[in-house]
Amino acid sequence: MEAEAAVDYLVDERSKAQFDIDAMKIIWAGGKHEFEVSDRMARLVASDPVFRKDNRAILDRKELFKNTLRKAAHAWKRIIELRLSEQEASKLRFFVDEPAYTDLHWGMFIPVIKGQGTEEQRKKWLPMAYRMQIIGCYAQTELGHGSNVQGLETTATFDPELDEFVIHSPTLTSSKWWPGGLGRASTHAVVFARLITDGKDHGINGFIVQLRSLDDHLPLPGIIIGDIGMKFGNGAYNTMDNGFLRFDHVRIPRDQMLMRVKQVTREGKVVQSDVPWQLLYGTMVYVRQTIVADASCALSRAVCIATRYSAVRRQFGSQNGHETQVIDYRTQQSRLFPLLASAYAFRFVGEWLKWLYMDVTQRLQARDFSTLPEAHACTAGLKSLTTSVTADAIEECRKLCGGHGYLCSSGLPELFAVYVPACTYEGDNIVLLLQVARFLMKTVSQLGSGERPVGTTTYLLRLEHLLQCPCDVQGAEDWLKPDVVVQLFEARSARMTVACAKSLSKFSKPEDGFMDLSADLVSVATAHCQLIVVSKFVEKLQQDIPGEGVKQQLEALCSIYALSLLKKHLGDFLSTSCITSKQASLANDVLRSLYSQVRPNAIALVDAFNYTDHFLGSVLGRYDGNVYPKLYEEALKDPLNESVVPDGYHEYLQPVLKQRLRTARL
Ligand SMILES: CCCCCCCC/C=C\CCCCCCCCCC(=O)SCCNC(=O)CCNC(=O)[C@H](O)C(C)(C)COP(=O)(O)OP(=O)(O)OC[C@H]1O[C@@H](n2cnc3c(N)ncnc32)[C@H](O)[C@@H]1OP(=O)(O)O
Ligand SMILES: Cc1cc2nc3c(=O)[nH]c(=O)nc-3n(C[C@H](O)[C@H](O)[C@H](O)COP(=O)(O)OP(=O)(O)OC[C@H]3O[C@@H](n4cnc5c(N)ncnc54)[C@H](O)[C@@H]3O)c2cc1C
Repeated sequence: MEAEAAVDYLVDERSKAQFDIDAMKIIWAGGKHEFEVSDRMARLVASDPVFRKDNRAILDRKELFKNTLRKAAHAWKRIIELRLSEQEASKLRFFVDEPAYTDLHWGMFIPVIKGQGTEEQRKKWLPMAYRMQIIGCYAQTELGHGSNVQGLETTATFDPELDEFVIHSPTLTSSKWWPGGLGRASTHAVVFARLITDGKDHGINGFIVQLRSLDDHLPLPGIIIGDIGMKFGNGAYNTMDNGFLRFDHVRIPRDQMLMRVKQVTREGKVVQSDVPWQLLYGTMVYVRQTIVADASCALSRAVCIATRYSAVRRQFGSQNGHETQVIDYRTQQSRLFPLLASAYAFRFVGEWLKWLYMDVTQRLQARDFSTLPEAHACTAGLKSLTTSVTADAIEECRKLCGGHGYLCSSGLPELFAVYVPACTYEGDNIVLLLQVARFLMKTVSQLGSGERPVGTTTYLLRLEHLLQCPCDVQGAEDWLKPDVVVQLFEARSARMTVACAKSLSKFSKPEDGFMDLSADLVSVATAHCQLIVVSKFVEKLQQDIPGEGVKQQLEALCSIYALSLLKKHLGDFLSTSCITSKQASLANDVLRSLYSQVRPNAIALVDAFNYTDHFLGSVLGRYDGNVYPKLYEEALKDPLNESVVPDGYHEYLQPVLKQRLRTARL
């Protein structure tokens, strides 16, 4: 009985949708072709028993890791058998949904060789890597240094006699520590080390180093290697073999130094090519961009679970003879709908960032380096913003699901445990925001010198206007005007940037100012990044959006995204006199009415993500809403329920119970 009622809730919900959901699915996927590929790969994975993942939380580490190896090998087999394209293969790996050494092989090892290798090096190494005849990882971080890349201690000393580099770990803290895929799977690594020639330190560079034998997988001489141990959560990121690595005078040929940025000649002379040295950090820029695109996936997944469950769950009150669906509580809406809006906002900013990255890559090939600083600032800032929001949002979605959200079968604990290191890897989020702030301070300081801000900082050209323009909101409906909202976010960011630049100018040494004002600088960078997300959402809506009612839904979500940020950061907007308290109160009224507009469409808006039940991995987020019987089913699968009387009863429970009996008689 209850099960049928639960199913009915979602059928009814779906019938209320006021837009063309198929058209929305295509918008979300990024095009018809992308939708078709994604849909096909999701189904392929969901229907293959090798890719089952409901047992991850109960497998011990060794079984878990072996299972990951099995899945990765099976995925590779299917990719070859079905002759999948690069796009299809990467979607397939995405839907397999298990962090694995292959992420680092395809996501960092191959890109670093592509980006920092010479033509010859690419020709030699990439075909082997593409065929997976070698497996590689990205070994940059050390026990003692992660954020401070210039502080790395591993050395690569040139020996001109033998035309080789000697790779060495001189201290405990110089051990490589964290690289994914290093611990057990990789045969090779790109190792970042200090380049030393003729006793002189030339800074950091990448070197291709073989770690394990291609015959028996044993570590090569001079290589000390292993896994760094269990990480946060059961299952979760423990499918990944993050590793440690020490070198004891390991020799590699000179041509295994990646030489696009710097070269070492046969005589040991270091030649700096004309590309900016920052290209050594280029792989991080690439991965940060993919992490932004990925944030909308993790966020939408959590939101999909919380939204469907909020429609199924009833608590208190009365609606046509039933208790109230928790999604109808205003408090639930005000916590959930901004996250739904953020998922769409991050999707569109991720699309744009992909374009920006492609653009900068093409320019670099044509030796135009002018947009590199902006690309660095955008990828760093948006990586930071989107991962921090997503990690917090997954936890908020868990709370939105009440007690059942805490069960592993809700899918949310594992999603959180897997996702939360995204705030740290590929650049700690605070460290990255400080890079954005540095870029903004530099941009503002150069305004007077004729240097024109580009791309996302173009608004700073209108600085004079933005520093004093009043907010154009007279009535509530004005808050729905995109140009009013964008200008407001520009004004907030410009005013905070200028205030910080003024404070900085009071320090005789800029580094002291940066240290002292770093918390304010982080707020400035956040304001700038939020402006980027708002404006890219607005730009998306200026494009042709086909499908009945689709544009209206996206407009509502865009307004919710911007106005909920305004509410959250009201202190910024009021203290910079960007708005009045009356305008803030009108914004709050508008938000409430936007929530009412989204409410009947909420289920369809999460259905548009087109996630299979396999991918969601959540009893609470099931497409059919059949939550309660399935919660029982999952509970009964737990190993604790395998016997009626638990293991340990005779040793530990019975004696206690008996003893209590005797005490009671006394
Ligand atoms: C239940 C299952 C659920 C599944 C859910 C799915 C989840 C999966 C998610 C995602 C999939 C992706 C998989 C990812 C796997 C994990 C991979 C992790 C890998 C790593 O972590 S690799 C290591 C990364 N390490 C870092 O990021 C280190 C961070 N530090 C730095 O980047 C730098 O050291 C620094 C930038 C902080 C400072 O460097 P420094 O040399 O000291 O430079 P500065 O003096 O600050 O700046 C000098 C100058 O250079 C400019 N600049 C700095 N960086 C760059 C750059 N990258 N590009 C261009 N320019 C750069 C800087 O602005 C300065 O310019 P200026 O002189 O001011 O003009
Ligand atoms: C799951 C996972 C996977 C990883 N995979 C890889 C990999 O494949 N390859 C690889 O090379 N590395 C990898 N890493 C390492 C990762 O890139 C680093 O951990 C990350 O860059 C952060 O550096 P850190 O650990 O040195 O942090 P720290 O810099 O030590 O950070 C500690 C604290 O200090 C603060 N802090 C540091 N510097 C500053 C500053 N200048 N101003 C203000 N505050 C500051 C930070 O905000 C943070 O709160 C991985 C890490 C994790 C967790």
